[in-house]
Order: sequence, then structure tokens, then C-alpha cells
Amino acid sequence: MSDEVMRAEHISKGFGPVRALTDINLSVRRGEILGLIGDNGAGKSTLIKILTGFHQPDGGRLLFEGQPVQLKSVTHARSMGIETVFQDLAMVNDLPVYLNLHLNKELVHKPLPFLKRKEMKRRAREALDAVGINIPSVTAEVGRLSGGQRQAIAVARSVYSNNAKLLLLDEPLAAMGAKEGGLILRLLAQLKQRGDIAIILIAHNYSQVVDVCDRVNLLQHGEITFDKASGETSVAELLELVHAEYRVNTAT
Ligand SMILES: Nc1ncnc2c1ncn2[C@@H]1O[C@H](COP(=O)(O)OP(=O)(O)OP(=O)(O)O)[C@@H](O)[C@H]1O
Repeated sequence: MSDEVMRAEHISKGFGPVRALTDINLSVRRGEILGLIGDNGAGKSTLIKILTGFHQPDGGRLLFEGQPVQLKSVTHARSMGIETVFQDLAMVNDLPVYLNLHLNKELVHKPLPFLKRKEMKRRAREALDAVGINIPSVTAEVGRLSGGQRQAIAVARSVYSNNAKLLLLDEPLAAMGAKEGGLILRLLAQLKQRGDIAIILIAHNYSQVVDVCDRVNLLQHGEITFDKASGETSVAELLELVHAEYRVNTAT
């Protein structure tokens, strides 16, 4: 079987008169982290929402594990192992870590409607340990944790609840300090080591992108205009590409 998890071919998407995406071609493999960069409004979130089944493309096609696929909804995409961690994380702050890890998938004793708390705590600890997240207690309220720890829990939940094959992260490092951002980058590096999951990461911090991603794609004018291995590019080159477009746009 090929290592390619997701391929987009000639994907387009408009919102009324706005052409958000015109001709997107990209692919990502198992064990690979693909960095997706681009100026504000370039269409990065729209592309992620198409890959996660939230939006339907107007044209083009997606191939998942080599097979053409129409992602009808986020639920449909999740059932195939496509998981997204959005900026808002979908966490309930006054619930403990272990219940957030089982959100909408609580384990219950049947036929009695009692939660299997002990089992959920055990599984939560196992999931966090497996990705190397250091949270002192799974009974801690999520609202009391740092932004980085909350993000890490959201990633662990995505990966472990559904045996994710493709993980999409929309700006996980935004508004995070260096220490917290480092926690997420280490976590992504560990997931990459496992080799069974493909990751697409949208980020604005190019030095982090170059450090953690295997490959970088630049999204401009609704197309991928740049595709290089991280080792073959640099922060300076990425900044120049994005800023050159900015100069053109502001000069006209
Ligand atoms: N639901 C929508 N309805 C109308 N227009 C939309 C919608 N979603 C996105 N757009 C438009 O599509 C274009 C691409 O937006 P998108 O959010 O995908 O860009 P982005 O690269 O993620 O931007 P940023 O980095 O600022 O988050 C923008 O012009 C945006 O205004």
C-alpha cells in the first residue's frame, strides 16, 4: 500500500463572489508533517475545512489512501480517521482532563447510566503517557491548565479516540509562549516518530515550521505555489515569498 494518506487534486472553492481556492494540489504521507503557510485570507482554513469534511469543494477531488472520496461531513471524515484540532479546541473548562478526553464518548455501565470513571481515568493516563504529555493529574480541571497543556490534550484526544490517520492542526501555536509552543512541537515530533499518521500543520511562525515540518507548502492566490522539503528552504526564503506577495498587493 502507498504511504500517501491524502491527496487533493485541482480543488476549488468559492463563497459567493470570493474565490477562496482556485486549484489546490497537495499530498501528505504517513509519518510526514506538512507545513501549510500563507498570508491572512490566503485560504488555509478553507482548505483544512474541505479536508475535514466541513466544506464541500466546488471542483476537483480528494483521494484518501489512494481512493477517491467525497467527505460528506466532519463525522464522516472522522469515521475514516481524519481528525482536526481547531484553535478553540472544543474543551469544557470546568470538567477534568479525563472527561474532556472522552467528550461525547463517555464510557457508561449498562444498563445503569453510571460513568465508568475509573476506566476512563486509566485510559486517559494511558493516552497522555503514550504521547509523552506531562499532566500531573487526569482529574485536574482543564480550565486550570496552561494553553499548551490544553492544546496537547486536544491533540491526544484526536489521535487516540479514533485511531487518526490524518491529523489537521489549524494554528496550534497561535497565542502561545515559547515554552508552551515547544510542548506542542515535541508532541508532533513524537507522533511523527510513530510513523503511522500524516499531519498537516498551519502555522505563522516560519522558524517553527522549518524546524518541525518535513515539507512546506505555500498557499497563494488559491493555489499551492511552493512545495519544498524543509531542509531545502529557510525562514528567510519563506518570509521573502510571503512578503513579496504582500508588497505586490499593497502597491496595487
Ligand atoms: N464561510 C465563508 N463565507 C464567505 N467567505 C469566506 C468564508 N470562509 C472564508 N471566506 C473567505 O475566503 C477567503 C479565505 O479565507 P480563509 O479563512 O480560508 O483564509 P486563511 O488563509 O485561513 O486566513 P487566516 O490566516 O487569516 O486565518 C477569505 O477571503 C475569506 O474572507
